[in-house]
Amino acid sequence: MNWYHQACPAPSAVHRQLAQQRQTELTKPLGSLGRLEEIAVDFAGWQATALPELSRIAVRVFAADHGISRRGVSAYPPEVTTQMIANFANGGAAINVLSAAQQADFAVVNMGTFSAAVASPKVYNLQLAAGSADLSSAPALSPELVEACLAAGQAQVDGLDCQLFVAGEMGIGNTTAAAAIYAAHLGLQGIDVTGRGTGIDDASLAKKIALIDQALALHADQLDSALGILRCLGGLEIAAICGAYIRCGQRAIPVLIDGFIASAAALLAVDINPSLRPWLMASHRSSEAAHELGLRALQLQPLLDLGLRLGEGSGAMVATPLLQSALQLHSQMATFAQAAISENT
Ligand SMILES: Cc1cc2ncn([C@H]3O[C@H](COP(=O)(O)O)[C@@H](O)[C@H]3O)c2cc1C
Ligand SMILES: O=C(O)c1cccnc1
Repeated sequence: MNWYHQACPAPSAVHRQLAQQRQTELTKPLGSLGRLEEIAVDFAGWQATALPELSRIAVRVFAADHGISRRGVSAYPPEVTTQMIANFANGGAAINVLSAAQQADFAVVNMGTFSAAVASPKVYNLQLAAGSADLSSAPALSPELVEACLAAGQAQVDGLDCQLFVAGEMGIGNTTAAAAIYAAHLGLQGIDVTGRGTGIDDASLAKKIALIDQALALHADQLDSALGILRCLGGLEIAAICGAYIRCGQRAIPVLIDGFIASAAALLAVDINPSLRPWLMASHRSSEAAHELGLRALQLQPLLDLGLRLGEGSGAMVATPLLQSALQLHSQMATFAQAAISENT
């Protein structure tokens, strides 16, 4: 048995029950805090305590280049992947701002880019390959590379001390890989899953759809397993996120899934290891239309719908203050007994 098949523990049913009971005792009409009540109960189960708290958040942005990015499927050139790694190292990206605001443990994991590595204490330069292969003409990754990427995600999570994990991604062309994964996993075609990513025009969109259909046809006999899909259609950062998510479940660390690409990794991670599912939450609904199909397959209800289409873990980090509000309400509100207020009759 591979490490990633080992079962994740179940969240504590006893502590979920205790938190549910406390929610009925707080000075508010029953159910009036809606999803915030459910979040508190979920964290109670995850942390195995009736009064959970959230202060230690870890963010890992997994970056990689994609062979398919040379085919004109993005509004930006592939060099932007490495340029953005430098921006992450210098603190200038959206995810830097949001991570700093939450005092999150932030780092970038360079899984493999076309250009030379950016040296920085904030960047782990793994460079397992010079990007992935063009998935429309060859398998994106070798079987050995898939294993190495899954293990790299695992190793990142093994080094963490946190109460919540956020994976971000950076890789020009990775909405093409992610869309192909949705199609293969859900049994759909290019037209059903393809969006404009960084903002491509109609001609590039048509080309992106055609290349995805070409990839689905080329690899058809390899797409009946999550590992086959990851190898043929994935990317180095997508495979690493997949491994990181599975390790989070195994270590009882809840995961806040970011947008469209991170959800592609989550779809495959749950397929590989179904016991991961209770450890997952989704931050937001991306403006990539097919994201909704992935969220539905994962049976996840996103917290926010703000028209976000950035990635990097940014949507997840916008949602974390909401989680903290839910937990503060849960632990700090007075009960009916404490406040001497009459209960529901
Ligand atoms: C400056 C810049 C910063 C980004 N940060 C995240 N992405 C996002 O856009 C890319 C995917 O879109 P596509 O498939 O169309 O290339 C990924 O890198 C994703 O993280 C960015 C893209 C750009 C250009
Ligand atoms: O939803 C996302 O995660 C997304 C969408 C477009 C480009 N990059 C990321």
